[in-house]
Amino acid sequence: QTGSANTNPSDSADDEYITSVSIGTPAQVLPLDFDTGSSDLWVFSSETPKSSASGHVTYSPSKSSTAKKLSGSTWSIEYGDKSSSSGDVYTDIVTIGGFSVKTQAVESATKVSTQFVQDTVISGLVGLGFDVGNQVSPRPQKTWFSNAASSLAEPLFTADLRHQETGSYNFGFIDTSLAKGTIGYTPADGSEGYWGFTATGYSVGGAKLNRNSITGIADTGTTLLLLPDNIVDAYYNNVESAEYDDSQEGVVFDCSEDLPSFSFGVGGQTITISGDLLNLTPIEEGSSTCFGGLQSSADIGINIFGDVALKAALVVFDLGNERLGWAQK
Ligand SMILES: Cc1c(C=O)c(-c2nnc3c4c(C[n+]5cc6c(C)n(C)c(C)c6c(Cl)n5)n(C)c(C)c4cnn23)c(C)n1C
Repeated sequence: QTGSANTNPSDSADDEYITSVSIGTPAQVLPLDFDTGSSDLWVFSSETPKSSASGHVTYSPSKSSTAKKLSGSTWSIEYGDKSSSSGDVYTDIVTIGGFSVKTQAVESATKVSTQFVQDTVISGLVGLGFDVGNQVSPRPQKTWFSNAASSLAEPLFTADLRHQETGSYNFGFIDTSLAKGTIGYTPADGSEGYWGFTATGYSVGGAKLNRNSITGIADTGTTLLLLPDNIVDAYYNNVESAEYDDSQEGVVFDCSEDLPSFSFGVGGQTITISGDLLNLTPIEEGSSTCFGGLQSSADIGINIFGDVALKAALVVFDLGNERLGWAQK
């Protein structure tokens, strides 16, 4: 058995990616953000304060004949951008790309932070990290993929995120036609709940890869590529107008700049992110100053290969073999 779901960038900056998910009987379809950097499936619901839920599609467990309250269970989560949400828990049928998990923990939000209230294009997140990262108490719950894995043809899924066009999440199979290059594999460390791995080096503008280990995570829920200062500086030294902008909290440059590409080594392959993928967006509508897709991870304490990096590749999240596969797209 397999599943295949289309995913679309939410806005002109590819800030996040939206995938439709069916919950309950009859199906209630919600637009959700698939996040390999977390492990909770949570949704705006009939229990979310009306003022917070306005503009969002919501899940109503009372309208689903297959919903069951997971009594006594609660959840609370905070994300890297300090956004947060919390609530209680139901189980229900959750179908993604035609594949159904019969008894999936669906975390219903009774509280959501401002960032989520304002982000009306999504109604919640589907965590695709490791179960150890789940935030339900007293008994942590499994992710949708973990519940699905034993019934899928292969215990893996792939992410094919694209710049300003439709991509896909495939479950249980690898569509190698989505990739240009060979898929190179490297061990994945799931101990922290993330898909952790080590890249073997980097280069700017097609130069020879210099060898230095970069340990980080493959995170579909993070917009940017967040790496150590020495690498960020080495990159922007090639961009004439680049400067750190305090108000933007990141490196900005003239939108007219012809940005160099950025490459990293992983699993014996070299993944090259083209310059135009590294120019994320004007800092505001109509501005001629643009915000970089590569930024510093110094304040975070972890390197994050977010959507800017994932867009250059077909990425295989292989739970069965605890490994990550990367192929140039
Ligand atoms: C340690 C870390 C992160 C780790 O993940 C991180 C980050 N980076 N993108 C996102 C997130 C997103 C993706 N996301 C990013 C957006 C940006 C940059 N902008 C301007 C908008 C309007 C966005 C939206 Cl709607 N959505 N979402 C939906 C959530 C819940 C995120 C949480 N953190 N996050 C940041 C900013 N930092 C410091």
